[in-house]
Amino acid sequence: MASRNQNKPPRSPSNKKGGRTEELFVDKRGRIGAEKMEQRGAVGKARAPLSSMKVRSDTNAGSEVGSNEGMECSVVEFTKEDVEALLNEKRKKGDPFDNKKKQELMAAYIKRLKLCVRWFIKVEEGYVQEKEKLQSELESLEKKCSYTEIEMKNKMEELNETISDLRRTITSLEERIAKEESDKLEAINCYKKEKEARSVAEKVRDEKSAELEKVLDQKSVAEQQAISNEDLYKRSQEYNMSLQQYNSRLQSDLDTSNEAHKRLEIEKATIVESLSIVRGHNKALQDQLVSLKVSQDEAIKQKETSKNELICLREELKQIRDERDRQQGQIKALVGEVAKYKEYTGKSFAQLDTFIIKANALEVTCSSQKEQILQLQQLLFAEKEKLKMADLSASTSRTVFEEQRRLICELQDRLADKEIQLVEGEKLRKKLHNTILELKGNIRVFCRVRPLLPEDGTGSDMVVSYPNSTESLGLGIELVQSGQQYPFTFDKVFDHEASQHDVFIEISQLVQSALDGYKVCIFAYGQTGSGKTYTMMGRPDAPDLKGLIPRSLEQIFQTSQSLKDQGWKYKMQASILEIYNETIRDLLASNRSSGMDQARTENGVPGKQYTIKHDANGNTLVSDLTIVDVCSVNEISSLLQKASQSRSVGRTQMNEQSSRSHFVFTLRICGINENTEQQVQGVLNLIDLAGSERLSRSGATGDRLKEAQAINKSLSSLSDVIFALAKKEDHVPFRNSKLTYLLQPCLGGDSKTLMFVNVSPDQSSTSESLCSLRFAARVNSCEIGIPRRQTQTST
Ligand SMILES: Nc1ncnc2c1ncn2[C@@H]1O[C@H](COP(=O)(O)OP(=O)(O)OP(=O)(O)O)[C@@H](O)[C@H]1O
Repeated sequence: MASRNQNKPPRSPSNKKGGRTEELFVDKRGRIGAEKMEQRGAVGKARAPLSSMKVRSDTNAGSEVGSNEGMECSVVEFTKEDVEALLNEKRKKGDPFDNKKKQELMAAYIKRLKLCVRWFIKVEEGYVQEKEKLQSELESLEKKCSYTEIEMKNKMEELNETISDLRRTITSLEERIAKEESDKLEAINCYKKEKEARSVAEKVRDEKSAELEKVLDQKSVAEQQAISNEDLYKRSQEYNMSLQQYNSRLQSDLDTSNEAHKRLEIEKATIVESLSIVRGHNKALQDQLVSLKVSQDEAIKQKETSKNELICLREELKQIRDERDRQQGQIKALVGEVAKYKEYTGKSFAQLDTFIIKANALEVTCSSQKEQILQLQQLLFAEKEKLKMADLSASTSRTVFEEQRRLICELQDRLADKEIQLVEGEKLRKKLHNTILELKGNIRVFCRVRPLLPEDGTGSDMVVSYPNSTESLGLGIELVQSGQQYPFTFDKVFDHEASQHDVFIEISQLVQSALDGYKVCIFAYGQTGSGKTYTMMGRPDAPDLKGLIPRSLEQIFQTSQSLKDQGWKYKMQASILEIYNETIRDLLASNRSSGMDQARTENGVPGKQYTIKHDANGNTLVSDLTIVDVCSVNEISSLLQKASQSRSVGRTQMNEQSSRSHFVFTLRICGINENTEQQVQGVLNLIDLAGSERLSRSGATGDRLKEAQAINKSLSSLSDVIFALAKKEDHVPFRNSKLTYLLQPCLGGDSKTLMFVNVSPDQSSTSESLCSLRFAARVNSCEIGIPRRQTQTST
């Protein structure tokens, strides 16, 4: 059965087996948690190495394992105190040399821890689920709330708009109403005036009508008078005619009287003649004459009276005529007045009609305006109702909103509680995770064997095999050289069939540690072509074959994203350098000189000199190194591509040069938790140290030996440079190893280191493979002087 001790080179005589085992144990594992163990007040015993546990499992396989497996299947519940008690559990003091007992105790302790971790993962899952549920609830409520808020806002805006519209409408309507009312008032005034005018006109009309009637009466009286006057005139004319007839008759009478007088005169003469003759007779005749004279006088008197009467009648007629003329003139004036009145009345009627039409139109306008006002009032009422409804809905929405806000507050409180619980859980997880990793070992060495490649040659056989004994299953590797078997044991051995994913699973927990604030260093070591680049970088053209660096970066970014929910914010910075022939080259420098070396230009003029420094916190820094802020895997991929291009320039020169090139990729992670205001700074260094296998080409001859010696020399001098620097800084952690400097930059503070030893399985590389494996075994057993550092709590 291959044991771990078989891997180790011969020890110095001072190292007794028992004492050595203890020392080794203390070196390799004990230092990891010594401080912690002291704190716990434990007996100070370190845990048994993983290989020892396997041995115990093998020897004690049976009922106990079965029962433990049974325990593993079920999830036992732990309280915080249980966990604290478990973590602070003191080991029983026993026989310090009873390794078996210690292993058993340790195995039992690990089992309990596993159970505890499983319980914790379950609890954490529960918390996470609950948190997710609460968050989704909160999100949905927030969405609902924001939706309601938006709706409310929209409604409010709509309502405000409607209100402002309505207000505008109301103001315009009020203006219109005011205008209409003023118009109406004007119209009413106008109407009143017109009404008054109309009433005045009517009065005037009535007066005029009365006057007209009077005038008509007067006219009829005048007409009657005129008729009577005409009658009188006619009668006067008739009387006049009769008077004229009488006059003419009197004239004719006078004529006849005159004729009679003449005849009488003739007769007188005759009579005078006869007088003489008839004097006697005369006398009689005289008497007759006197009487005739009297009658004549009488007739003349009568004539005179008739004349006077005629004059009187004529005057009377004249008077009547004058009266008639006057009355005719009066009638004419009256008729003119009547015509004037008639005209005036007609005008008044027309005016009245227009006034009536106007009044009717105004009444129509007034009634339509009244209707409009009524409609507007109805509209106003409806809008007021709407406003009331909107106010009501707004108040209900407000209450709903308040309710939802209260609910959100409650949920936020619950979320805060859960977040505190989660933070507590996270702390516990971190502690448990770290404990597990400590138990696994802060420095672990993995071996990876690549498959046989066509370029290894068709006749090439595998020179490695994997023991299938229970204790070495998955941990052991055997190399055959010159018919002799060399067995080695590591923390894990990946055979040629192991995929990139299988390898990544083993280191993925370290990524969590990096995010938890621990410094992590992963580096690959091995001969040329053994698969270091393949392990670290993978094949860029095949996504399934991507290596540890891209996978861990993906995990870092994914986890950092998921930790955002817990308040974590991460800032990432990347730097890539190459150590070539003892000088440091910045592979991300923008003003890189073309050619092999930045430090040495073609003209022999020295370029930028990079120096290694240590800051107050014990971090190791390279001065003037380009540091790039990165936010995504893609950004890092392009940086890696740029770096590999910068590096590949050198590679084209010669294979030998690539063998002296050490590629160092560093990702600094700075995490800040806003919730807990706790700051965590972590640094994850992923280092691919190509070419370092050539240190141990002890079996090489000729050119290869020269080459190995040259590289060895260059590495030694680089080691000395860094060692001197470390000494100057009074920071000398690794005194005895040539390789320590390779680890030094990442072991400045608390760290977890993972070393991959890559092995080529072909026959032609057997001696190099043997050297690499021996070196790795020495690192694994801490002989090389790399201490398994004590764990420090993250800052
Ligand atoms: N596990 C593996 N599976 C398949 N192919 C592999 C594996 N490991 C390495 N290879 C192949 O082996 C070859 C050499 O590997 P790689 O370039 O990674 O070696 P290296 O150690 O980085 O070499 P160098 O030191 O010269 O840079 C590559 O073609 C690579 O694809």
